[in-house]
Amino acid sequence: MTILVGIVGISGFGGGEALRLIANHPAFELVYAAGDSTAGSPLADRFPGLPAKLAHLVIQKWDPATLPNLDVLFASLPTGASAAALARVPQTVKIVDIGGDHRYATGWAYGLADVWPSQITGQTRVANPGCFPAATLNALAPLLVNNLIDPGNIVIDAKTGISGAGRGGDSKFGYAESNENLVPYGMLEHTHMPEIATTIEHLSGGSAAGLVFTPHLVPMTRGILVTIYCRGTATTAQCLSAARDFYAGRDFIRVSDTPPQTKWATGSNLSFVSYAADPKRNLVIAMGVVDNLGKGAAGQAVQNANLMCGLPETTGLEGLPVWP
Ligand SMILES: NC(=O)C1=CN([C@@H]2O[C@H](COP(=O)(O)OP(=O)(O)OC[C@H]3O[C@@H](n4cnc5c(N)ncnc54)[C@H](OP(=O)(O)O)[C@@H]3O)[C@@H](O)[C@H]2O)C=CC1
Ligand SMILES: CC(=O)N[C@@H](CCC(=O)OP(=O)(O)O)C(=O)O
Repeated sequence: MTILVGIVGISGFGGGEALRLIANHPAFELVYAAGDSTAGSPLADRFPGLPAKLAHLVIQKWDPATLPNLDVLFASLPTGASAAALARVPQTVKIVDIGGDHRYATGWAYGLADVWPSQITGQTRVANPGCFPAATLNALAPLLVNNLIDPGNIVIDAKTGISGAGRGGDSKFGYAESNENLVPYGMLEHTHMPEIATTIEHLSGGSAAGLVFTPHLVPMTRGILVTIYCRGTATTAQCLSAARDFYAGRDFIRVSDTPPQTKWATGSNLSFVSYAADPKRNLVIAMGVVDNLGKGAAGQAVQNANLMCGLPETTGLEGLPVWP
């Protein structure tokens, strides 16, 4: 079976990672590439390492009125720039939106693929979670569904690689200002807080009113580590056991006895979770690691597309992480 796919935003970090995964996907054939300022360039100009069968595909000016015959469209556009155009894509074309415009929007499934795959199977419109929510929610889900932590009192300390900001952006994402520097940002009102809070509430049935989320920019290219401070009296062993039961048979989640490291996930769709708890202090620490471009973006997007198309969710995603 050949599934015809397109990527809009292909020249960006998220779109480029989707290209890398789709180029090696046994069922997906890339037939459409689109963008804005790069329109008119052959893909090889942007990605010199491409195989010959993809090198000459020319990036089109993004216009949903000129789509070729497609089964799946991956949209990796700046948040705020996708909703109006994607509304004009025919319903026969399945869409995975990697950007933030459709998370918990009406008519769109929230694509938390490792936690609720059955809610994604057969869907035609899926909103990929943000990169921080991907790392955070995979770590929290087993604790929340088993009532091991208080959903109203969760503090997330997150670290991200620079590629999380995309190819554009201002000088604070350039080498001179990011190298040997550590920068908190998005204090109190980061755009990912609503989807994190909504999902905590779905999973726990309680209020996430006390949620705190602070991301930090770290001088590395890829990777996210979240350290999440929660209130609860479970032991470390109980948390690990709950996660192993919750994710039994799930291919992309690794439950680790030791704190995970960002390099464990680099270049993969893996998500690492771990826990450290002290009942005497009413303290549960959950940890999560993903590659922001893997599980945090294109990896989970391909996993969602596999589920939408009725393929095994691991198709094209079996590659090991890059080490070192
Ligand atoms: N980077 C990451 O780790 C993650 C990113 N995301 C989200 O994914 C989306 C893309 O992010 P990212 O790849 O990092 O961003 P980039 O800045 O790297 O890429 C943006 C892409 O969008 C295209 N684009 C911008 N405006 C338009 C337009 N009006 N019409 C058509 N194409 C347009 C650009 O095309 P051109 O170059 O041709 O102008 C480029 O390909 C964002 O919503 C981001 O928040 C989500 C999870 C993780
Ligand atoms: C380092 C950096 O700036 N990271 C981005 C995360 C990218 C992302 O996932 O944002 P969307 O919700 O738009 O998809 C940020 O914190 O906004």
